[in-house]
Order: sequence, then structure tokens, then C-alpha cells
Amino acid sequence: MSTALLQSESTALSDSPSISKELSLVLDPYLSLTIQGDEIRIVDRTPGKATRKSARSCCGVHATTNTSGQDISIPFYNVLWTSADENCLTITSADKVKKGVIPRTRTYTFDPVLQYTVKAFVSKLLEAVYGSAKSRKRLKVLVNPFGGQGLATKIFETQCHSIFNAAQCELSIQTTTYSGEAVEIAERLDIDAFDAVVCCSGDGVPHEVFNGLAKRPDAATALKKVAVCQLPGGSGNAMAWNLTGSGNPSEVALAIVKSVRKPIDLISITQGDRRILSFLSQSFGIIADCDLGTENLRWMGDLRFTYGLLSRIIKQTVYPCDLAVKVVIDDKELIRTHYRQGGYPGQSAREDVDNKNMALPTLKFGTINDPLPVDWELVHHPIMGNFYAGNMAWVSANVNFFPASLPHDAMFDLICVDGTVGRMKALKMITAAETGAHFEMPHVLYRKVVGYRIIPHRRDGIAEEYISIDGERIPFEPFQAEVHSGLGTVLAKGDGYTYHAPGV
Ligand SMILES: Nc1ncnc2c1ncn2[C@@H]1O[C@H](COP(=O)(O)OP(=O)(O)OP(=O)(O)O)[C@@H](O)[C@H]1O
Repeated sequence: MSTALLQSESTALSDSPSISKELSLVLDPYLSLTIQGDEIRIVDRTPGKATRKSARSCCGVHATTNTSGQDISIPFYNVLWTSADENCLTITSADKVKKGVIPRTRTYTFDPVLQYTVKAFVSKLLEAVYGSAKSRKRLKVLVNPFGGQGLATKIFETQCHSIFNAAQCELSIQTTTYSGEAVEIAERLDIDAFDAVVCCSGDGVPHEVFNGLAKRPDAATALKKVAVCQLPGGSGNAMAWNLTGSGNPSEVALAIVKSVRKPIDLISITQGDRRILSFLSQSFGIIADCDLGTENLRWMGDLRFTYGLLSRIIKQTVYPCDLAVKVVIDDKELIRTHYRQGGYPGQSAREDVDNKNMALPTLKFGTINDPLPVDWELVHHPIMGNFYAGNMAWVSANVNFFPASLPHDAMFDLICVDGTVGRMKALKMITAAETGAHFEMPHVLYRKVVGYRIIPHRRDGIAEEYISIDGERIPFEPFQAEVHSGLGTVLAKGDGYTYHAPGV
């Protein structure tokens, strides 16, 4: 059998930008590689293992898998890199192990006369495995050493670093040394030098990065150019779950390597004279109270939130406020239709930030200090229990609080529930929120909105009151929110563009 590059159809190698047809490379009578469908199939019937071992060392690559006598298929998604020199072809893939994925390199030798054919095959394979995703991404990695249980540094080094290296990403790794440093890093970032800022942290550091980018004079340009993403290294890793469907650091690293840039709606919050951006959620009432008001119970670990919820539900705690909301859809059936259509086609166009040095968009509804927009009505809510606005579905690893949320529909979701709803109903809602089933509950007011103003009221005898933006505490003062269509950029896994959560 002669060694040759075979194609099942007479397509020239350079014909198509992606491999849609079968393409085979026969390296010797025992070894062939075929690009087929969305995977690479390697048929290796080489007798004995000695040849293969010496082949591996020729490239200085340590292969952890001996492919002799094995036929294997590697999905394109898992192929991190491939290259060839004059007589050696290597394929590095992220292989599934018990806990996530690890990079493995497989090496195959060939007769040097084949090198140009092999190199052509390699370049076709690289095209196929990255598709529309950028290869060799340039990543600014920020590691919060205090994220979660203080394990972010270890998580990055043991589970993520090798995936990025194997995918030939350009890395600039920085450990944050104080709270708020990520804001400064993003504010001063060379936005032409990086494709993304990768936060190995909880949701606090991505919040800081969005806000650092927002502080720049060229904020809108920077938010468009630089994607923000997360390696799950904190206690709340909502961003990773929503955009990749995983909370496993190595799997998320692989997703970042293979992800495509996508726009995401961001929400401006004005309070006093400040304007900040929110990418995840805003809460007032029971959620903010449990999240931020149970710091004294940190010794309880994850249970502190549940304990906080139960104790407040039993007391039927209310959080009075005045609220004006600019609602777009308030009917659950219509929200479902909107979700299933993926938003309103044409209505979610990214605000124009193509020009260089574009600043943050102006606020259509003004700030909290401006008169209320004429068509907004401020309504007193003496028995508000849960005011929760969100722009992502998962608010934590197992709570799909905003199941109808879409990343880029120029709206965000608002849930309001009375504090006097009844203890059993409130308890059922907690369980239902794990899957998003609370969406159906009649006492859960679920609306798609573009903005709101909320004026929280202090309660007699309560020393500390809380408002949370993306899990971070802001002063207990009135604030106003307004969505910006596609102002931010993220790296999201998959061809479509919904969050990786059960929808409605
Ligand atoms: N070196 C540091 N020292 C102290 N704080 C830091 C440091 N680096 C980052 N931070 C702060 O830690 C906060 C929480 O970070 P992050 O969200 O990454 O972790 P987390 O464990 O999910 O957080 P938490 O449970 O406290 O909300 C952020 O507000 C960030 O400013």
C-alpha cells in the first residue's frame, strides 16, 4: 500500500474553509488518520510498541497514551493542537479522566517524503478543530488566591494551566493581591494585546473586570474587544456554569479554549453619583440579606445561605420599598415564546461600538438623580420579600433562578415575590428554583424588563440592610438600572447562544 493523502471526494485541499468531507492521511500500511464528521479517527495497527516509543521521543513529547494496535476517535472539540515537523506528527487532545479532562499528546512518525502532505493535513485539521473559534487565544489570567476556600491558585495550576499551554494559548498570569485590584488591571489593560481576561475566581473578580473596563475613556470599545470569562475558583461560579455548562475547572478551561466570542447584555446601575455595571444579578430583600447578612455564620460553610433563607421564611420577613419598572413582557406564556425564539430577531442588535475609543453608552432613562421617566410609575411595596433581577440563568451552581434569561435579548429578568406569600409556598419555591420550575408558580412575578428604579426603606430595629450587585455589597440607597444590548463580550461554549441551563 502506498503512503498517500486520500480524499473521499475530489475536493482540493484548499477548497473549503472547514472540513466537511472525509479526508484521510495514510502514513504507513498500518497507520491512517481520517478527518470525518466532527472527529478525527486514528487507525493504528502498528505491530509492537517499540517503534512507537522511539517515535514519541523524536519530538521530545511525552505521550501518556500508547496508541499501538488501537483505533481511536477524538472529537474535534477535544483536540487542543496538532503539528508536524519533517517526520513526526503530534496531536494533543483534552482526554476525559475521572475528574474532568487532561491534555495528552499522541505522536506518529512518517517518511520525510510525506512531510508537505502531512503539513497540509495538519493545517486542515487545525481549521476543523477550531472552526470559528480563535486558536492560540491571548489570555490575561487573574487568579484570586482567596477565591472560594482559597484554592484558586491550586485549581489553576493543577487543572487549567496545562490545558491552555497544550492549546498554545499566550498566557499572562497575575495573582490579585488586594480587593479591587482587578478593576485597576482591567482599567489599564492593553486591549490590543489580549483576547480575553480569564478570572480564576468566583463571580466577584469578573464583576471587577467588567467595571475596570467600564472606567476607561474607551469603555465600550474595550468591553467589545476583550472578552471576560471565568475559571471556577470561587464559591459562586455562576458565570462558568452559564457560559460553559460546567463547574469543573479543566472542562471550563477547554471550553474557553474552544469558545467563540459572543456579546452579552450588561446593566448599568446608578446610585448616588456612581455608575457601575452588573453582568449577573441585583438583589434586595431575602436573597441579599442571606448572601451578605450571614457573614457571621461563615463557619457553617454553604449551609449558611440555607439557614439564612429558612430563618427569614419562617419569620415571613418583608423588605419595604418603592419600585418603578419599565416592563417589556409580563405574561409568562409570552416570555416562554420569547425565550424559545431566542429573543426578538433584530431587536437585540449590539449598540454601535465599532468606532475606536467609544465611551460607555449614554443612559436612555437617566440616572437615579434624574426625574423618573414619564412613563414609569413608582409603586409602594410594603411587603416585598424577594426583589431579584438577573441577566444569567444560574445564580449559583444549583439555582436556575432566571430560567427565561437570554444572554443577548436587550432585556433582563425581574422576579418579585411577596414576603407574606406563606411559608410552605416559599419553601417549595426554594426547591423549585434548583431546576427553574418556580417560573410556573403563580405567586412568582416574572417579568422581562429594560430598567427599573428602586427606593429601599430601612426597617425599624434592623441595624444592617443589604443590596447586592453581582454578589457584591453596595450602599443601602436608591438605585436605578438600565440594560445595554450586547455591551459586553464573553466566551461561550456552543454554536447557539442560550445559557447552559434548562430554559422555559
Ligand atoms: N488578594 C486578594 N485579597 C483580598 N481580596 C481579594 C484578593 N483578590 C481578590 N479579592 C476580592 O475577593 C472578592 C471575592 O472574590 P471572588 O468572587 O473571586 O471569590 P468568592 O470566593 O466567590 O467570593 P465570596 O464568596 O466572598 O463572594 C472580590 O471582591 C475581590 O475583590
